[in-house]
Amino acid sequence: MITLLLRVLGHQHARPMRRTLTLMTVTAVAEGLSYALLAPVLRALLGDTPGDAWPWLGAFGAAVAACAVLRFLSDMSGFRVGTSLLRGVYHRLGDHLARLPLGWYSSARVGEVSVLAGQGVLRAMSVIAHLLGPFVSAAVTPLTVVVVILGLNWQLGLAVLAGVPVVAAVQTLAGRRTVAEDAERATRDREATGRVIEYLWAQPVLRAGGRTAERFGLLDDALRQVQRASRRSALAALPGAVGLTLTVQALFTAVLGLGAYLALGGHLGAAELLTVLVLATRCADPLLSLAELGGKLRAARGELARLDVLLRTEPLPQAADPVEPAGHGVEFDSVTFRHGEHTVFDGLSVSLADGQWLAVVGPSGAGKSTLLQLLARFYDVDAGTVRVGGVDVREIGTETLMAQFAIVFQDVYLFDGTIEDNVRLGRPGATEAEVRAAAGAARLDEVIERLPEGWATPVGEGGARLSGGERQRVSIARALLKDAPIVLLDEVTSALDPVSESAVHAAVEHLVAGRTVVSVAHRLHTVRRADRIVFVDGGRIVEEGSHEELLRLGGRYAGFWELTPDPSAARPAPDPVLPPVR
Ligand SMILES: Nc1ncnc2c1ncn2[C@@H]1O[C@H](COP(=O)(O)OP(=O)(O)OP(=O)(O)O)[C@@H](O)[C@H]1O
Repeated sequence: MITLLLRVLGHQHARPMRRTLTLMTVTAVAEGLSYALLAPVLRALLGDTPGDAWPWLGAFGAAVAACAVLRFLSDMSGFRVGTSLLRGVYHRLGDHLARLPLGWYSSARVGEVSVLAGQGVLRAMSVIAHLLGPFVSAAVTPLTVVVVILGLNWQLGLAVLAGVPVVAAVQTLAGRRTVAEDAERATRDREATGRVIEYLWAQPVLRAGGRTAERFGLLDDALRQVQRASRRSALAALPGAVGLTLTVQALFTAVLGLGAYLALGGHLGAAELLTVLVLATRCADPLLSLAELGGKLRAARGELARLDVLLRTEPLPQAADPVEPAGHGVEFDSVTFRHGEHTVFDGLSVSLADGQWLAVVGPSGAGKSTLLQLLARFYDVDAGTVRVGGVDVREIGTETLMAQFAIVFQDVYLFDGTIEDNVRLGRPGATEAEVRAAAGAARLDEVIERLPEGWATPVGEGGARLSGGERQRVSIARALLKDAPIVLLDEVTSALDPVSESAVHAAVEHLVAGRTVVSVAHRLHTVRRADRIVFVDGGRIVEEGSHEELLRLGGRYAGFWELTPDPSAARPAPDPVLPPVR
């Protein structure tokens, strides 16, 4: 457990952990030894000169006070180490998550990590702050008491010593019995948490589709599973807890019987017998608490193991000597890429010169978005090479690579801050004038004028207080402010109404001007002025050329074009195509 804890926390925390453990052990030993002073107290009290008990009583009181101070210090140390490790583990987790490839962040993972970062880390860290002290006490104090009893009477000492492996065996068996049920309960807990989050997030869809009751049924099922798993885990723990109680009581009775036998035979004084019985009682309480503590420690261990797995997930390898890209052209050279068993690209090659516009079209699931993700190194390719500025993206430092791209996706995520905060994210050091200019070019100024709090309007979590088109404009203003040389656009306007679409197109015009652009679009009228269009299907490029060339070819692209509604028919405004202004 301690090894796992140190692996998760980092070995730099080994020293304060060791110090705290030592302090806890010293406290537990001192508490055990302090009971030895009961023997002279009782001997004096039951002897001919009871007044002799005073100095021993004083010593006993001093020992109790010293133990209380030690207990306070060790509890404080555990608490301090626990809270500082909590901060440390959050930093470690944060640093690690920041290095994991963006492709790793599926929605299931996000749910899992949020549960782990919330409850999981707290539960794992409670080991040091709240569980380790009582556990050390429950294990070490009885062992010290056994040594004290051995010093008082070897026969009774041996009898108690013989009980140690019995208690340890019962405790271990009880632990083993519950491992599977504890793990099952933790899994069901996580599933139910995921269902609760899904149920809350999906309310608009569920209500619109009249499916609220059906999805609530699934959530209800998950909660019932948690209930069942909790019952099973409690039932599995019951025999162990009862077994431990019976064992401890049987041992106590045996010690009592043996003590009475020795006392009656004249081999043990009444004071020693009383002391041994008091000591045996002091042993029993911590031993009985072992069952409950063991269960909590096992639960914390499960969380630690999950944290360990997460922290051991390999980030994408970083180049030892990062290379600077020379220019802003992009190239896919015989790229093969798989999502699990599914081959998305199989030897795909295409290149784009600096300042050109490549449009990627193809049926749903052909891999258009994946192409953009490979450029920004959300994933590494399985074979072949993706180059930016003539350099393999794996050879470029992460920050340098990300600085090359302004990315605008269909699903825009805004942070829970003001509009200005969200635009500034593109370039935090930008001047006021630069931020205003980016907003103007993105047609965000029109939106800001309408809002009562203007730039200081809070956008809500994920940008929930803005419409889809408004969020897009914030995202484009952010990208404009970033002023990156390569623009990646993914289905930017496919979900917008015609008015928003037209405004976003105008904004995108500014964004793509003079830059290398790779864009994905379903609506072909938005890409017909691209320098090159590739039609992707079956993991390969099946057609390639300009809009006119592909129409003349009369192939797949031409077929798609036939099905594309004419945007000018939908509204009287001029054709809102997306011409790169160069
Ligand atoms: N994280 C993932 N794990 C497993 N498979 C994935 C993942 N992301 C995408 N895929 C699969 O990879 C393939 C390509 O997906 P991609 O999103 O790139 O397609 P697309 O052409 O952009 O589709 P659409 O036009 O519908 O958005 C699809 O078959 C998809 O199911």
